[in-house]
Amino acid sequence: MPILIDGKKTSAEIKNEIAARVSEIKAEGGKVPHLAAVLVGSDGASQTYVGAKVKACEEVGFKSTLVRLDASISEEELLKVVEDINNDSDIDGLIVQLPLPKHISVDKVTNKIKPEKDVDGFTPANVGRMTLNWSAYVAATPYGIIELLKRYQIETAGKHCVVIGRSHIVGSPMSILMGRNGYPGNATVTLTHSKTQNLPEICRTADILIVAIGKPEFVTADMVKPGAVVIDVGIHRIEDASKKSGFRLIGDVKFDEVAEKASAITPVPGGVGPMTIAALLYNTLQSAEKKVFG
Ligand SMILES: Nc1nc(=O)c2c([nH]1)NC[C@@H]1CN(c3ccc(C(=O)N[C@@H](CCC(=O)O)C(=O)O)cc3)C=[N+]21
Repeated sequence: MPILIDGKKTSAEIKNEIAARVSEIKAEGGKVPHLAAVLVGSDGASQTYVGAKVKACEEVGFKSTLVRLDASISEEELLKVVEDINNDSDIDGLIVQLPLPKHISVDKVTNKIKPEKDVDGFTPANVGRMTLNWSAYVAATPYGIIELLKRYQIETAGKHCVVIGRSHIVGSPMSILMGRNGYPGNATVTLTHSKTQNLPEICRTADILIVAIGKPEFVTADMVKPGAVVIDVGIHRIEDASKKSGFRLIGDVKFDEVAEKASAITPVPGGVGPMTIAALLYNTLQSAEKKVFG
């Protein structure tokens, strides 16, 4: 059986490290990290994620502010909310939970966030800084994956890393981070997407396969090289009457059959998801300590 890359356990370790630092900060009379999360509308999954973020803030001793807005809010009004948080000197980090209602431009809202408070790492300033290998807020999901590779001491130098999906939030930054000079990094990266030809063939050449395509159980065993490291970024709610919640979670990878071939694999749930939250907390701590922009 492969090594199970345990994101739940690793995120708990990171949260403990962050909590220890927060205790020191409090003892020194320093700035207690404060995260503000803006949630527009009442999408079920978004409520779960934002709730998890607020709870995680409590666990590590951060302050948090949840701003709930009606789905009918205008773009202009939302931009004003972001502006007010930008100007609130007590708030270190600001995230606007995605997706947003269709009448609101994600790009406009993202670009309104002050880069110094952009702990999601979504603004052009932070994407540019990350790409140039400057100090930056790296988007929480890719950052969480990098931290998992590091803590599980996965060899990346010279390896062929295939990324499936080119989203601004996961696939694209992941490809840059894996290819850059450093550890984890120094991989030979192939970024694949909906127009890619011969995808299964390319996947079979991957030593490290990072799957962020957003299709349930898309990657099957025949697409995986024996001994590959498989990172599953997908998360889907599938109806399941036997569960109390009425659903169960699955990823972009057909876990059982792929696990038989992989040398290491992340589960869903309990893999990349919890790491996303740990990375967000870490970025917020960095902001409170003015470690990224100085
Ligand atoms: N501005 C913004 N920043 C984000 O970082 C952001 C976002 N919008 N929109 C949605 C995605 C998704 N995301 C997840 C966070 C935690 C889990 C997580 O903790 N998952 C648990 C299960 C949670 C559950 O029960 O649903 C797990 O995989 O074990 C998953 C997904 C952050 N996102």
